[in-house]
Amino acid sequence: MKLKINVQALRGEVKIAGDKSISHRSIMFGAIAHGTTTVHDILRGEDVLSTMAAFRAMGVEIEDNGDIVKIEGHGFEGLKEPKTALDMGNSGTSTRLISGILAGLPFETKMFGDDSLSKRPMDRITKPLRMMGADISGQTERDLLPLDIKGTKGLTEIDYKLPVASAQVKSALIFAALQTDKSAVSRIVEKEQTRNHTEDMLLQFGGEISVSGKTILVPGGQKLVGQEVTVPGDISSAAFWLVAGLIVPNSEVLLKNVGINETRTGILDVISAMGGALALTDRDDVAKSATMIVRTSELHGTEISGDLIPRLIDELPIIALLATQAEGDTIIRDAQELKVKETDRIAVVADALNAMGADITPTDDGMIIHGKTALHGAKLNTLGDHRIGMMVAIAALLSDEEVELERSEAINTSYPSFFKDLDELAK
Ligand SMILES: O=C(O)C1=C[C@@H](OP(=O)(O)O)[C@@H](O)[C@H](O)C1
Ligand SMILES: C=C(OP(=O)(O)O)C(=O)O
Repeated sequence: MKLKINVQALRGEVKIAGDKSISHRSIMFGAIAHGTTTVHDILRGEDVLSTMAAFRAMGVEIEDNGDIVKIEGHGFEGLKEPKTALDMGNSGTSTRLISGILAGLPFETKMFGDDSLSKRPMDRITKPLRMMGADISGQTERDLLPLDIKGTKGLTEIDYKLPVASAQVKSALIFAALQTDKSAVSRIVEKEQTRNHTEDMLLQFGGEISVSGKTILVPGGQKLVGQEVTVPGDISSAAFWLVAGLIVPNSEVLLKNVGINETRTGILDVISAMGGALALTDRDDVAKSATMIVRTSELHGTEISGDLIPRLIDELPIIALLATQAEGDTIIRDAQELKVKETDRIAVVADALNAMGADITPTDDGMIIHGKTALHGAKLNTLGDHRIGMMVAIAALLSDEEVELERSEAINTSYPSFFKDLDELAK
């Protein structure tokens, strides 16, 4: 498609759609709990639809009336062997978290995904899940999809230090640990603290978990009870408007219902370090959401590294664009995990923005962005990566030449109403 270019200003407000990570987990917890779970404001992006389809294939009743999603859970023991292989689409979160659930179920399940997901390493979950007793086989030494998981009722507890900072691995192990014996306690130690939605939701569903720094203890034999869940807006989606509002001239954008869980708000720290005009109002510490207002700003470069990285990992593509519009260098380090997302987001971000006139040097664990550069037209491809697509669409707003984006439908993975929201803001 041809993208919107040469935009004079972004003005108005957007109600941010539901958080993808929390939406996935609301379905998963609803399915393994006992009783009815009601979910408000769920994200109906393709990744979350993959999670819903997987549980329906395992016999879970999930009703979506377009407003509320209702899940009838009958505990882990209520899940049935799917008749066909599960299609996980593009979703790493669905694949890895559901593997942790399947590890403790006494049947065999096959999982496959699209081209992008089929290149992403699953050994980070298969290794520890095998240590707990699951019988799993995948392709090549990295255990790529398709995966074949033979679960067992006899999962044993694990004492495991994560070799990567990953909420998906942590969550898979928490789901498996819940299914071990009542007297067992699993100990999971994070490399860096990552998003804690699984821990929060486990407590909300009446479960037990203790977290002290990077150490997590999970007792086995837990019985969860269905709940009412309201999903806050996704800060990873809001990030595109935060950046757009800062870099498009004459802009003022108000974002409602943005999730502010502190394990996710690294982008706010970066905007503040770069000198961006951003204000938070209507902070609701129970719903963990707030309203955000951004205005066009003069920005300067910064350094992004260490324990900040997991708090903004999915925002790094759009932060790279932000940095192209800041004076001086922005250095991103310790972000090698970007290489195993929907694309190699170090190489693909640098290639796409450089093709539009940016000056970015990719490195082994991040990139150096030399600002400030004007952006011009180009012909680009999402390569199936939704966040690359949205980053290019925001970059195009600054170009006065045509920008063409192939495979733009990838954006439906996490943000189906992205172009509608853009049309409403662009002046
Ligand atoms: O747990 C989650 O919901 C997610 C964890 C992160 O992945 P990793 O666990 O691979 O870092 C993130 O990139 C992904 O978009 C969602
Ligand atoms: C990496 C992402 O998602 P997933 O790992 O679930 O595919 C993402 O949404 O940027």
